[in-house]
Amino acid sequence: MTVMGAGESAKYSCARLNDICEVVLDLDEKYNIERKKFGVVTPTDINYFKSVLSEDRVLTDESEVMPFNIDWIKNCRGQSQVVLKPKTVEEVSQILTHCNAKKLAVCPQGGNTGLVGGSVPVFDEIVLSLALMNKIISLDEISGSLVCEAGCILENLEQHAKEHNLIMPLDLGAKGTCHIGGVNNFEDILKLYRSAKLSLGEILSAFEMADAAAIDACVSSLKLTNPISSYPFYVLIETHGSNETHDSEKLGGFLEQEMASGLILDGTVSSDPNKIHAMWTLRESISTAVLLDGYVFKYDVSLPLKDYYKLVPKLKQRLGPTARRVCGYGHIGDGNIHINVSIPAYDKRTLEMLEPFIYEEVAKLDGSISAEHGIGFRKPHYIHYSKDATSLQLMKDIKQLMDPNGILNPYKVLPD
Ligand SMILES: O=C(O)CC[C@@H](O)C(=O)O
Ligand SMILES: [Zn+2]
Repeated sequence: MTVMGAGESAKYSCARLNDICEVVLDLDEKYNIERKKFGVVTPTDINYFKSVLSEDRVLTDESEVMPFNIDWIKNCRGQSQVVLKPKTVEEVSQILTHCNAKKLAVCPQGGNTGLVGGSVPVFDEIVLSLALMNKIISLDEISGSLVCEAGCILENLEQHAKEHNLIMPLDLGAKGTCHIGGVNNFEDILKLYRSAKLSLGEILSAFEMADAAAIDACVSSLKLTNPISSYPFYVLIETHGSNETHDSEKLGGFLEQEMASGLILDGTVSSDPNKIHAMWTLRESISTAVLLDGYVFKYDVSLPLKDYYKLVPKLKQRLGPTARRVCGYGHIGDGNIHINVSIPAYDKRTLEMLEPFIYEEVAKLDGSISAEHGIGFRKPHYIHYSKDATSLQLMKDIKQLMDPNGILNPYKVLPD
């Protein structure tokens, strides 16, 4: 079964966003940073790349290069003039040897679905697109190990694993039985989570939450259907064990118990793939739906569960009417919350109200400033809120060892 993943929602949102989002700010303009002293690509370099790759895998035409310069949420735009599309490790190696000798900076790019500006160039770094490195090399059915190239997309891996009666452990699409419910306050969600872990144990495969503002974005902007009435908070609970009848009986029993206890006020449950798909689409479309408000500041932080939702009301209060929407949603099971703040159009004053405030608050609560989206371009200067000087030095030493000229994805992850 396929559930809308990041790639699919990206395609969908780009079509919609093209209509509403004319302004993408260049990264140096937005963040006021200076280009480092890397080499500049010359016609000789281009000829060399064409000799390594076939001509059609060296893109220099502005319109062809542009999509590789802009991230899918249209938050960041780099200024690269060359995209290279290797097909083999040997080709990558030849390109990087050349770039290293000439000190040409390189931005490796996968699906370009990143949310922190890590996947697009900042200045004129060469984009090394891994899109054509999409071969599955081997699958050991006994150990369950799959070896694949770096540009494989999850959906294809999922399909391949399925043909061998296996699933991807990162599988976002294998759904068993799914429930979406309305729960009154955040404390109830935590009680429900504890209870779900106790009652459902090993078959609990997802426990997601979204607040009313997040679901409202899907309903009002994307016209998706919310299968239950309006509540301040929603949870999506999914079970995925080896015996479907047993799993749905177990989930059914749990839901009955928690509806009687009042922790769940309303809900719908299904094992029908189409209905499950609709439930996940609602949850996984929030990210895209909020983008249609205008400009979105996206935060991806992890917090101790007792404090998981604390920042959302705090930010609402801090921003007042400046914000069009402040919403929180995410993966309770992982302790990750996505806080999205939307405003009609990009505005530096709002950015200054949000940062570093939000990271200071996360640090006070003993959380991490990056949960699952990474540090990318947007967070290196805040990494010290979550990592101490020793850890940072170790990370810098490893980077120095592997990339002594610092040509790989400069301006990202580690602060200068
Ligand atoms: O856009 C976001 O902030 C979160 C995206 C994604 O990680 C999700 O869980 O929906
Ligand atoms: Zn997420």
